[in-house]
Amino acid sequence: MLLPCSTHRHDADKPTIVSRLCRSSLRDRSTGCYTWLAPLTKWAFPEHDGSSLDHQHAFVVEYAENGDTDLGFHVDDSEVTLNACLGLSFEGAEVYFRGARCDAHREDPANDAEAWQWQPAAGRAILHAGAHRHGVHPLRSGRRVNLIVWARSSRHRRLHRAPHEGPTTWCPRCEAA
Ligand SMILES: O=C(O)CCC(=O)C(=O)O
Ligand SMILES: [Fe+2]
Repeated sequence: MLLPCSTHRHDADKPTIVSRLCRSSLRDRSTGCYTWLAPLTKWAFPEHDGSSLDHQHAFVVEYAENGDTDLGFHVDDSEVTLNACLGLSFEGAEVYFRGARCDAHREDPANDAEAWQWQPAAGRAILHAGAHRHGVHPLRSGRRVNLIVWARSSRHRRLHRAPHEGPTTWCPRCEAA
C-alpha cells in the first residue's frame, strides 16, 4: 500500500543529503546543466515548461545499510528532476513511479500501466517530471549515492500559484474530468 504522497521537504525527510551542491538562478543559460539538459527537457517535458528551466536546486543523497535506506512516496518541488546514480555498489533502492498528478489529484490511485520502477546503477540517469509521483524501495545492501537536480522554471511559477497546480493537460484525472 502506498502512503499519502507528499511534497518532498528534505529538511524533515529522508534520505540523508550528503552535500548541497547549488541553489541558484541561472539567468545566463550558458552555465549550469541547462546547456546540455535543455534540448532534452524541451522535447520531453513541454507541458512542464521544460523549454524554460532557469533555476536549479542540486544535492547528493545517500542510502547505506547503517544509514537511511529508503524514501517515502512524494512529488518533487521541481518542474523536471534529473536523478543520476554516482555509485557505488548496492542492491535494492529502486526508484518506483506511480504516474504524474496535479496537486488536487495527488492522492489518486495509480493504474497498472503507471506502476513501474527504475533500477539505478553507477552512470545511469533518469529525467522525470517533478509531479511524477515516486519513492525509493528499501536498500538491501551496500551504499547508493545519487545526484539529484530539481530544475525549475520561473516562467512556470509566475503563471501558476503552485508548481503542480491544476487543472492541467498532463494529469490523467484532470483530462478525464
Ligand atoms: O534517491 C533517489 O533516487 C530519489 C531521491 C528523490 O526522489 C528526491 O530526492 O527527491
Ligand atoms: Fe524525489
